[in-house]
Amino acid sequence: MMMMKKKKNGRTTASASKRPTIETRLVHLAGKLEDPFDSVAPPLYQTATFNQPGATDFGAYDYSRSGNPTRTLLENQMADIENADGAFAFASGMAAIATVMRLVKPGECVLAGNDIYGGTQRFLGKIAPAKQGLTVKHVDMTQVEEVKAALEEGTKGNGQPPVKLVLIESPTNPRLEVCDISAICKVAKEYGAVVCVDNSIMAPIFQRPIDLGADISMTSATKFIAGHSDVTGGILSVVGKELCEEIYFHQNAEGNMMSPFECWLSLRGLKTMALRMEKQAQNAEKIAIFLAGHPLVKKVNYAGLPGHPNSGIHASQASSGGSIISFETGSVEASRRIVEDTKLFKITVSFGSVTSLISMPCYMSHASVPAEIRKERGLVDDLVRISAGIENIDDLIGDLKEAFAGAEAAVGASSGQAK
Ligand SMILES: Cc1ncc(COP(=O)(O)O)c(C=O)c1O
Ligand SMILES: N[C@@H](CCSC[C@H](N)C(=O)O)C(=O)O
Repeated sequence: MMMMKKKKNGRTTASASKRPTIETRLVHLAGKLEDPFDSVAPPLYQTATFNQPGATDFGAYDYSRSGNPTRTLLENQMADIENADGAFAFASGMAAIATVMRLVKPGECVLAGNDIYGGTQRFLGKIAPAKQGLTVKHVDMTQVEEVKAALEEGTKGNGQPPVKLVLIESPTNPRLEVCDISAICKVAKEYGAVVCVDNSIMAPIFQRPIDLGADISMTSATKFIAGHSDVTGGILSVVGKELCEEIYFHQNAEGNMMSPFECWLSLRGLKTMALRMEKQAQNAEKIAIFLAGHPLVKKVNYAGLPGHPNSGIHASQASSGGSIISFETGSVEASRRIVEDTKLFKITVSFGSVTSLISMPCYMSHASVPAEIRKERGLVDDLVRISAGIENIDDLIGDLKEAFAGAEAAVGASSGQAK
């Protein structure tokens, strides 16, 4: 059933009474600002301060750290697509994660996985314990029983601190491990722990953690939201008034919010996010199939491959395998040759850009994870990570074929083989 919406200029437009899909909602901004000119592109309020109605009256906005209309638009848009009660935009994904860590008090415990982004590991290893007095425990998050056991341990009164926060990545960076988000949320709730899902690899287009029971969904806006490698930012979409208030308090008190221009670029990025991600995922699937059939490749990690150990769980909680793949060759030299010989895949950290990217996590995004921890967790130096862009797939596969041929000629096909 269509309803007619009256516009200021007297013309009428059709609006569906049923809530439109995310793709449509991303193109039509969720919340409009009062705008005398009704601009189609959102206005950029590049200002630090706002004139106040009076000395004792703040007005809607007083200072951009506390709030900015362009940021409000982005935050409302993110809350809308994630079905959250509120969303908060930060200067980076790490600033968003650091804010989540503020929810935990000294003496309490944070539970995280074994395969996680290097920057998160750095925070959990070097800041949370030494500077915030938190206990950090790592478990294999793909095993719900391990999560449950760690939560139980904190209730026994045997000196083990209670788990206040469960930090999930799924799929993980860089090995694309998949955790059962609903099952972990369910068990965490039984123990009164808050669950934050770092959803940077799926973004709310392919996976919506709040719908799966999470309290907080975190996305690095640096990746798919902006999508063009030109923004650093992070979003927390949050459930519950109390939690929203606590997150907002820290955003304002600590001043780690996203700047107006980055918010504006993110809003622009959001409009094409679904389109970009679909194309990137289509490309990634074909790249994963190519890699899985190549003799130089020992192991492929891609959440969309039927051979992925948790492909069933992934399919039940996400609508696509996404566009991030990683693989092992068994030889650092072979991997280095492949990474350096590709021409269309840029050697860079980060992912989610329209441009295809390639990296060696142990030397790049995960270089800050101590070598002994990487070894203990089986994170091998020859791991290569690919972020598929929107280029023509034949060009991408052609480029990879050439790079693989070069690597094969240089080191021999012996490094991989054993599938
Ligand atoms: C999974 C994951 N979470 C969080 C972050 C942090 O995001 P940012 O670089 O925007 O701080 C990154 C990358 O940096 C990431 O890959
Ligand atoms: N030098 C940076 C590395 C950033 S890695 C960014 C991204 N999350 C990725 O996984 O590629 C640092 O030290 O944080």
